[in-house]
Amino acid sequence: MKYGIHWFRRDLRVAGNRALAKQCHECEGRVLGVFCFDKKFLDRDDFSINRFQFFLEAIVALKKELQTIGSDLLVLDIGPQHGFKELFKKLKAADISLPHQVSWNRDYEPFAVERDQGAEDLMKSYGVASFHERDHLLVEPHELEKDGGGGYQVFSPFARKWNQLVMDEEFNSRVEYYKKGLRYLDQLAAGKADKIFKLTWDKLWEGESGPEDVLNRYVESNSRKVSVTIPRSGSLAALEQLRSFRDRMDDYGEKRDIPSIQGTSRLSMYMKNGSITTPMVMAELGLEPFGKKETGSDMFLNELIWREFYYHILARHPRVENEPFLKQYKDLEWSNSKTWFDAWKEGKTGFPIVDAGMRELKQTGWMHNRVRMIVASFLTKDLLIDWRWGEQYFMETLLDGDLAPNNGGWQWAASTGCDPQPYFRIFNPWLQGKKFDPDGKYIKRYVGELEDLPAKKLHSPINDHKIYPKPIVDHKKQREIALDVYKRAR
Ligand SMILES: Cc1cc2nc3c(=O)[nH]c(=O)nc-3n(C[C@H](O)[C@H](O)[C@H](O)COP(=O)(O)OP(=O)(O)OC[C@H]3O[C@@H](n4cnc5c(N)ncnc54)[C@H](O)[C@@H]3O)c2cc1C
Repeated sequence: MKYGIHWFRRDLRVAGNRALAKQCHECEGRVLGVFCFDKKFLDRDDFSINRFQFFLEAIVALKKELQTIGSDLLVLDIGPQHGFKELFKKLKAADISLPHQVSWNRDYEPFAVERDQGAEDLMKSYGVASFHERDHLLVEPHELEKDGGGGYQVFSPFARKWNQLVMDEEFNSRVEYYKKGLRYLDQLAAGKADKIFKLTWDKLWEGESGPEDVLNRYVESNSRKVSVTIPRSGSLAALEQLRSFRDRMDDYGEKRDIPSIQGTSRLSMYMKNGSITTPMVMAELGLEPFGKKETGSDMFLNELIWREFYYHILARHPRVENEPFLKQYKDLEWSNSKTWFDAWKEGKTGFPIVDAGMRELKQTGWMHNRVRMIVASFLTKDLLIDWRWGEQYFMETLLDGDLAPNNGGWQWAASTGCDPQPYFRIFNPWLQGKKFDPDGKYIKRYVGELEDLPAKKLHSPINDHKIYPKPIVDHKKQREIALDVYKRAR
């Protein structure tokens, strides 16, 4: 019997899943899903229990969805190399044929690129065909180059070229493709999705025992350690989130920098898991390339292009995972005070807007983009702490923690990255607070001990509070020191 396996990774959805759809067509609906928990990934220093829970719940939703439409997902407690070997061994022992082909969707992180090359070699060694498809990026790194070749290192010309490409029929049809996926999701939500698949793992094993499915075990043990409220996960939740943003999109330009309100889409954590993707978002919202950044939708699309930009940078320059994009900052003289770092993590720096952001992160697993920029600038420029410390802490705590945009955001703030904030532009945390949280609503939501203070007192040093700490540094002095340190490194 000809059947296929789709190996899910960060493409946790059925709607608009190109590799899965291709398999479904070629194997006439006989396609099964596999997910492998890779110990190498789970043992990373920046592993986050909270983000993992959100991820696990997306897998639970996916498994349920696959069962509803006639397939199933097998979740293995072992990396793909050993996982597939084990699976193939058991299939052979049960005298069941190996799959006709195994598919997956492309990933661009250095770890993933190496893993996927290994998987391709493994499939070859078993005589099993394999293929992969484009997934969460609309334009892949190899598709967008400067006229003379090579990738862009500045965002504006990158974005121009990206827009130009997306006007092209071929790229535009990619967005169109996802409309079908969105219609399918509507049917699924209404309980009317067709049984598009025709094979389950139980049916394949025909009474023989296959490998143990560990999903429930993982969910149970991880959920006991979670420290924030986990939002609803999965494609249907992502679509709901997207649609709730549609009505607010016109105001995006005006409201996206105000952390006390929901002015942004809050889609990032769904995009991280592939519950929804950039082209799906564009298809649903009807986003058009080459807007003049005047409307909310133009500005929103611009942010999605930033996301693609950082993926292209990571794919073309994998070294940025561990070192500054701008090599002159390789030996920058960081102070790296552990005491200051702890105060920053705990939200006890004495700078209310910074502390509110860090407490929002700890309490909810999320932080507003404007505040991410403020706390990152504060850590790297005011405290002169290595951006990699901040980057890792964000990965340990963010529900949307994602290597490419996180690394890009940190290196932007630290002025070490590709097209970063110039080193001499140092955010003044007092002015930032005053500008973006003038009435202190956001600050007071997370820094409860400042609740009774009048708003105007929140944007200058508070030296006489019983509980709230005095500022741990003097911004003006630290600014001068930072300028000096950066100048010396240049
Ligand atoms: C220091 C720092 C660390 C960051 N770490 C991450 C991270 O780990 N994961 C992550 O997804 N984003 C990260 N960002 C980018 C940005 O803060 C988040 O994507 C955004 O806050 C998510 O909220 P949203 O979905 O409501 O965004 P919206 O404003 O609604 O934007 C829509 C989408 O565009 C993308 N996007 C928005 N802003 C950026 C940006 N500056 N760079 C790249 N993509 C962007 C995201 O996918 C986002 O979901 C970081 C930014 C900074 C400054």
